[in-house]
Amino acid sequence: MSGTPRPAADGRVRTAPATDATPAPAGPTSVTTPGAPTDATSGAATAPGASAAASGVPTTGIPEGRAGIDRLDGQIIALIQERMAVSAGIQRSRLASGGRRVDLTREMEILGRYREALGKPGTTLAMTLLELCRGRA
Ligand SMILES: C=C(O[C@@H]1C=C(C(=O)O)C=C[C@H]1O)C(=O)O
Repeated sequence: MSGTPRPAADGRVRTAPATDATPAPAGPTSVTTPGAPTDATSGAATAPGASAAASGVPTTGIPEGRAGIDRLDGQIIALIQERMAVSAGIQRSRLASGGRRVDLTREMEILGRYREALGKPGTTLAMTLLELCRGRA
């Protein structure tokens, strides 16, 4: 991973530039978001309702949970749009130098990453992302 964590324009903190192709480590990752509740002892960001799994007692109501989901969905959509723009730039460069729009070896690498992290639905999700980013093969 390169670079120092830095706040993005929207207040999110990234540990690497969006163009960094380094795969994220497998397993659960924590994303710090504005307004997210933090663990009282460590100060680490926790997902809404995360303590429910540990204690069996829900700590987040449905409206609060849904507000969290809506916020996350907004971030996911913004990230997908950012991914589309970065992907389009790569494709334009390749086409301008006489290459093809699609690189299947690279796409297999991406499908493998999503499958490893999320299982079979991860493959479906990655295929949808690739379709959004370069159209149908
Ligand atoms: C962006 C690229 O071009 C295309 C789009 C890809 C993507 O959106 O991830 C991956 C491979 C290519 O088919 C690339 O080669 O990296």
